[in-house]
Amino acid sequence: MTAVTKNEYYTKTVTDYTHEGMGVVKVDHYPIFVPDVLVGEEIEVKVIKANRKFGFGRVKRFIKPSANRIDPPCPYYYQCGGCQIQTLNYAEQLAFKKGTMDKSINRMAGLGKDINPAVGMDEPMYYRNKSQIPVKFNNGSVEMGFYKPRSHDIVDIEHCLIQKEIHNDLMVFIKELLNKEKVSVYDEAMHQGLLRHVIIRSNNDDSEVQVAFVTNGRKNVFTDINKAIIGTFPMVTSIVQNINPEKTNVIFGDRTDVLYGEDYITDTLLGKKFRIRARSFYQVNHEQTEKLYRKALEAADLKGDEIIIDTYCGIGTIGLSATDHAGKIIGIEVVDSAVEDARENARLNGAENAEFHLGKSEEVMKKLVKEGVKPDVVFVDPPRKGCHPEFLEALAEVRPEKIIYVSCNPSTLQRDLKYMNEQGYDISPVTPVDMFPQTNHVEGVVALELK
Ligand SMILES: C[S@@+](CC[C@H](N)C(=O)[O-])C[C@H]1O[C@@H](n2cnc3c(N)ncnc32)[C@H](O)[C@@H]1O
Repeated sequence: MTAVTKNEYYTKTVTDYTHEGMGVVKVDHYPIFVPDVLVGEEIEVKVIKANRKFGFGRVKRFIKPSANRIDPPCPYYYQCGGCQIQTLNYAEQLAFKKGTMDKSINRMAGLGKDINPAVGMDEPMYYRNKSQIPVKFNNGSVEMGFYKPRSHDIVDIEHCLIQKEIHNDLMVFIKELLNKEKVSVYDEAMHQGLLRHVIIRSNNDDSEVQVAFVTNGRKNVFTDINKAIIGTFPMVTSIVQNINPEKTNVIFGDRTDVLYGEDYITDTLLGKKFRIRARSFYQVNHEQTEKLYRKALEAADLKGDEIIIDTYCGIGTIGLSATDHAGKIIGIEVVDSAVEDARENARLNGAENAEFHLGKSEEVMKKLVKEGVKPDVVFVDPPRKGCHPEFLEALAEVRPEKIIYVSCNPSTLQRDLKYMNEQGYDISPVTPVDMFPQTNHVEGVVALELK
């Protein structure tokens, strides 16, 4: 292999994307990863780091730019770590997401399956219904924004193109108030100071908005701030203070106090109502969640009497969307507040055929199998690390006719699909659904059927 070294220049054509959305150029077989370049572009690249098996480069000159290249619409794009692929037009972003899924399913797992085109948004901006905004004190004032790539330094932001407009308005308003009230801000290095994060979450039509202050301690300094928020934003129906005194990257602590209104907001998905509390997971893109769930329900093709297990169920959204077409729904979720929400959501939607179990999927599933529960269909929607091996073993033992797997990480998806394929399941073509436009995150849904 050619010895590539730091500070060398090469002229090359970009042949592929990495999972992170960087372009790949090759010097002989040695890959160099370059951010913000598109497949097909001829570039001059400077090597900035050369490891033994791969390197990193920076583009110095575009010799032949791609027709799919656009100027990033966000002025913070090159500083902020929130978005990674804004230089790709939307058609190219969707092609990148389909390609990433294809590489996982076919190149890594060797499953030899078609990948459907990625389902995109009509307008791929202003979609995030949840903003987790870190707060820092810098140069004499409070900064709020998002982290720089691979760092806990903040880019102070006035307007984010992927969070909903109401979140931008509230973010700027709250920052002004924090400065005016001289609120003590958390210093990560010293593990001192009060306010760590501001979390804003809204329902689809912005008729209910929740503001959560995450603090390093129980002191409530928000009375005047809350009055100002409610006076200007009547759609804020819930303000809570979550206490997280731990030295950790995990945002929420265990305790949440209500400062104003309810401790939840409600939203509607596919005609069902859902109550959501601060610590409960809820999909961040409403339009795409409805498309994703429709695909999942279509793939399940329910007849009306099936026993369904909805694992990693959050507040019960997938299972409860299926209740009108199923005999029984059994949900499993590890976060206590989400299970409480799920039970309340079953009641809100008159779903008497739904029950929810608090616990780890891998443990509850084994217990249910032991008790003789025999599901016809299992919905699986794990976090990025994918399914626990013991959960998959229990699934293979109970052998449901169908498994519908919703995934936010193609690399763990391919691992789990490969295992279930070996256990006797046929894998259908995967459909990527673009839940996170402008970012390198890839979500998908796939059906597994007993051979
Ligand atoms: C990607 S979310 C999906 C939630 C839900 N299906 C939805 O569409 O909103 C994954 C969920 O799995 C839960 N979770 C994480 N690890 C778990 C485990 N070992 N057992 C059960 N639930 C788990 C998380 O709390 C989260 O609610």
